[in-house]
Amino acid sequence: MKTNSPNFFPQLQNPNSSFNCRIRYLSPISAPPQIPLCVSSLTTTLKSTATSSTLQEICKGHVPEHILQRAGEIGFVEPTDVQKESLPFLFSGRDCILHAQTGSGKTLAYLLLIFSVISVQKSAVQALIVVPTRELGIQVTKVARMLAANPSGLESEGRKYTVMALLDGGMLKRHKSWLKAEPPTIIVATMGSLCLMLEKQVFSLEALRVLVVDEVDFMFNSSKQIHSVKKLLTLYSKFSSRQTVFASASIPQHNRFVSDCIQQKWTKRDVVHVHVNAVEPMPSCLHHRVVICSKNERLQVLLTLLRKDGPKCAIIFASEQSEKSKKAGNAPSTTSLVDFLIASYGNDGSEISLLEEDMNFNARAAALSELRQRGNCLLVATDIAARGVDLPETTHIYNFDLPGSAVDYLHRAGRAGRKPFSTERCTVTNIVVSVERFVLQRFENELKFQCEELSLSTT
Ligand SMILES: Nc1ncnc2c1ncn2[C@@H]1O[C@H](COP(=O)(O)OP(=O)(O)OP(=O)(O)O)[C@@H](O)[C@H]1O
Repeated sequence: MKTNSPNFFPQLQNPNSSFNCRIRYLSPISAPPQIPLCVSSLTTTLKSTATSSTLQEICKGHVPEHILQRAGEIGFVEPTDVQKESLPFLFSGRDCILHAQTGSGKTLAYLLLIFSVISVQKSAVQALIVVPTRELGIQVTKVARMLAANPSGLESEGRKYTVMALLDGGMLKRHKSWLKAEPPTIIVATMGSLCLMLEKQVFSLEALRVLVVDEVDFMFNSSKQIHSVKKLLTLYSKFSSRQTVFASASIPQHNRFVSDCIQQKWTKRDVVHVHVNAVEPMPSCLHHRVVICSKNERLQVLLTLLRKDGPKCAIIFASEQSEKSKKAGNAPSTTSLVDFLIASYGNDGSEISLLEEDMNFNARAAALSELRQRGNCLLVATDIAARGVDLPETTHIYNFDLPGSAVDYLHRAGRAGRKPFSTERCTVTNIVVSVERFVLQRFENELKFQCEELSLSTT
């Protein structure tokens, strides 16, 4: 998302405010009568007024016991801030916009809502989660299936929750017969595959209790997807028992977005914008650094940094290859980066992986699952890995090429610092040439962070 708006993160205008969570009732229904019938912003600040309950206590009476038992077995015991603040609204049936830092647990928040409203007795698609990439879809499906599995020691009685991953690059023929034979309770879908199934009327939205649009700003900013997303939301707005949830760590111009949601009926009028850590768009455990060097020193600088940092798990972001460079027959910078690292860093280069758009879906899935299995990982990636991908062991991010916008910076950086209750310091290092320093400065201004300037001897 490219923006030059100076008030890109308006909530940062009062950085010394004590807000650590803002619940905004942005519609006349929930705002006091004297507020005019327009979208109003009545901000009630919660200085984490929610008592320090556990996830079990917050979800009791809403989420089935065996799901809560599974959540406990997986390690979900203490609620994160966004879960603490959003779950009471979600369980009350309110549409919610979950606006909270990367790695803050938005996925679990909407999955717990879904398990609180769907019924295994009903043979129909009752929850739909829309994601922008296949990688994020695989990840959300995995968490949903982990929660739906039988708790240890309990045998499965009768029907079970079924979760279908309807993702680009999948075998749609098989999905079609599955949908016709025994509709899954939950579908996790990318827009392309979802539209195909809806056009063929292979399943309907009639029984849908919850629709989630994850990385919502990305979907609304994608020229390829925005039309289908809006069509889906308009179609869904016709159903009375609907509940819509949007989630993202970045919602630029969020007041405008929320008022559009109400005006366009993408959400109900009493939608709640749960905005956690409004004055700190990125996790505080991230430490940002910058090295200024010449273009042909960059590879050596990266190598020196990797040798100094010795990261167990790191992601090195490079730009996608331009059409011009493809036409000129050049190798993408990701490939030359991987070749350089295999030749000069680590042992036999086995710990170095690549993830980029041009790879086929299976190669992309294999790269991610390999990373999850291996302890140490050095992933060279384009922005396909910047949204939602969850590799909790990642402690170092290197921007070998700067991202295109502050939003992209926020999501790349957010691939580190993903252990909600850990204070482990993670670093985000930017390798720039001098003329790019002002671009990074602009990101620092918009996201209110400061880079430590490193001077490195690359000898
Ligand atoms: N209550 C919890 N207790 C412990 N770990 C949690 C809890 N909730 C989520 N996590 C873990 O935190 C990590 C980040 O969660 P998740 O991917 O849902 O974050 P997110 O807010 O969706 O991030 P992003 O905006 O980057 O998509 C995951 O590894 C998840 O398993």
